[in-house]
Amino acid sequence: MTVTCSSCDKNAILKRPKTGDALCKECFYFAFEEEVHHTIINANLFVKGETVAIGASGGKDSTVLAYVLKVLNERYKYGIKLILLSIDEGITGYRDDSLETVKRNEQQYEMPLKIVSYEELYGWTMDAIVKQIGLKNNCTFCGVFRRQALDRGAMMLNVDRIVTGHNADDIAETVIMNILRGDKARLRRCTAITTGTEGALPRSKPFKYTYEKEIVMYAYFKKLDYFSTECIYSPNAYRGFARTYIKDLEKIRPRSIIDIIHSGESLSFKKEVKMPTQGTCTRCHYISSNDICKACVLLEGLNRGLPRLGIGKTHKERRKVNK
Ligand SMILES: Nc1ncnc2c1ncn2[C@@H]1O[C@H](COP(=O)(O)OP(=O)(O)OP(=O)(O)O)[C@@H](O)[C@H]1O
Repeated sequence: MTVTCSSCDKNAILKRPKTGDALCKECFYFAFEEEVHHTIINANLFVKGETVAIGASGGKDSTVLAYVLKVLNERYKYGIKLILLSIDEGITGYRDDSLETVKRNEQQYEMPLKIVSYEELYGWTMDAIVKQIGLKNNCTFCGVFRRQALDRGAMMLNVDRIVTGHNADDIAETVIMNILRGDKARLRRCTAITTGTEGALPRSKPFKYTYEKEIVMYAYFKKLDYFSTECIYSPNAYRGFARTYIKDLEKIRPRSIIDIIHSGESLSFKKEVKMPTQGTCTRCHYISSNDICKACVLLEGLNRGLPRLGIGKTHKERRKVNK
């Protein structure tokens, strides 16, 4: 049985995961792009004349982000300059391959590309870190270093803002994880579309309300060139549980993803709840809510042959670094 597109009179070829609407390809592209455009406009994400670095991993999210931002920048004349910024974590058989995809995207989308490596910034590749610490806590090192590496790369490029491909599923997972951990500081900021407005470089998520399933569909129908292998070092069990939970909820009720984000946005905190204040690290001078930032603590642990230094309780680990 053929189903007619709910926006025009062509045959529908897909059912939108977010809304359940039956759509033809063209109407799906348009709906997808318009929603991202509305997110950008409602949050005033870009200022004319800005240079924006896209955190480009070669994966589906950031590849679709680069493509869609190019389309919207031309269609709606945002007047921004887009640059691809990739962090090479030094993971043989994974990041080296995905960076080849980003190099092709550089040509396909006519955007300049800058690659910054952990090796040049920290003197360590993830391959070397995993050799020293094993698989268990390696995501902590990778996440902390990547966050800072994106800032450092963006500052080298002198850009005004970073955007990443974090999508609605990622944000809903983070809300759930922060609730389960009782992490009030992160819970308060994890639904913000832009962070880093106090001193650091602003970092925005234009796909905040975009479902992962729709990003995959968009990439698939548009035949975009992206890298789809999972990281070889990434057990990240805790996020994995949150992810499975969200996917199960989505099967029963697709709105759950957006509802979790809206719930996170609506939370308010009592005045007595203490929040960390942003400052700068006394060692590397990048943003930190402590005297010494987490990246410096982790790095010192690696360099002193005490890789667990940065893994335990925050106050204990910092005391050891200060010795
Ligand atoms: N090595 C990297 N270099 C530059 N940006 C990165 C890198 N890794 C992640 N990012 C940015 O952070 C976002 C979220 O990263 P995450 O590791 O959750 O990957 P993901 O959800 O699989 O996204 P993607 O499909 O883009 O790889 C990415 O969309 C990208 O914008």
